[in-house]
Amino acid sequence: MNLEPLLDNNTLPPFAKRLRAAADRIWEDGYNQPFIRELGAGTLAPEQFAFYLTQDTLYLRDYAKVHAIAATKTDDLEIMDFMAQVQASIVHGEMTMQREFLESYHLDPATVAGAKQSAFAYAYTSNILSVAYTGDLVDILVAILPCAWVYADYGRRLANEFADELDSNPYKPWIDMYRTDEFWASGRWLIDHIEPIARTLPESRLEQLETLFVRGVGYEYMFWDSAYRMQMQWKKEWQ
Ligand SMILES: Cc1ncc(CN)c(N)n1
Repeated sequence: MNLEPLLDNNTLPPFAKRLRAAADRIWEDGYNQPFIRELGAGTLAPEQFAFYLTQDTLYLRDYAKVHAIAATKTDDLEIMDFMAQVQASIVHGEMTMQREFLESYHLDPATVAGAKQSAFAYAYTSNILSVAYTGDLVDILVAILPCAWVYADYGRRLANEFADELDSNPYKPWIDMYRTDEFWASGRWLIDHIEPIARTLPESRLEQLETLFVRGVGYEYMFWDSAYRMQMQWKKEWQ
């Protein structure tokens, strides 16, 4: 089964197109980095995946909080409902998949919940939390867009590229989670809701949002890259 690609360049609304183009180099390097290649091929070492999962469990906790804060920045019930739904799917969907993997590695979820964040993961979550506390709703929507869009894009591309080997891939549940239309729906929702706000903003503000988005795509890259190297500190020798 070949899954439809996500939005292509022709169907992206203008501001989303601009964001995607600005991040293109990092985005494509991200898809081609060893962690993602080996995840797709099923050859990634379990220790590297467990390192990633541990950091991602901590990440998702903060990411869920960002959605809760976003709901305080609006009186629009549709937006509040979206934030509540994504929070629920983080806690019940993504985190359940993570717990199942962690248990298969004999890692206790309570121990993982108390683990230390890596410098890379801490930088990423501090950034989205600080945007959530200090920014406007649109800043939050743009800050969380890479999380939804990059994962949906890579999940779908991996499912297509490695379709023949997927059934024997130990990381299939991860790819299955992110390749779905349901997961992509939240990225699509963000794109559709950022666009009308962007049309009302001056160029200086759009530039800030572009920087925020590209930074987020870079953090996504570094999150996997540091997990591949199982690196807790900025320099490996410091750990
Ligand atoms: C770091 C990160 N970014 C995004 C996702 C997708 N929710 C995630 N699980 N982890």
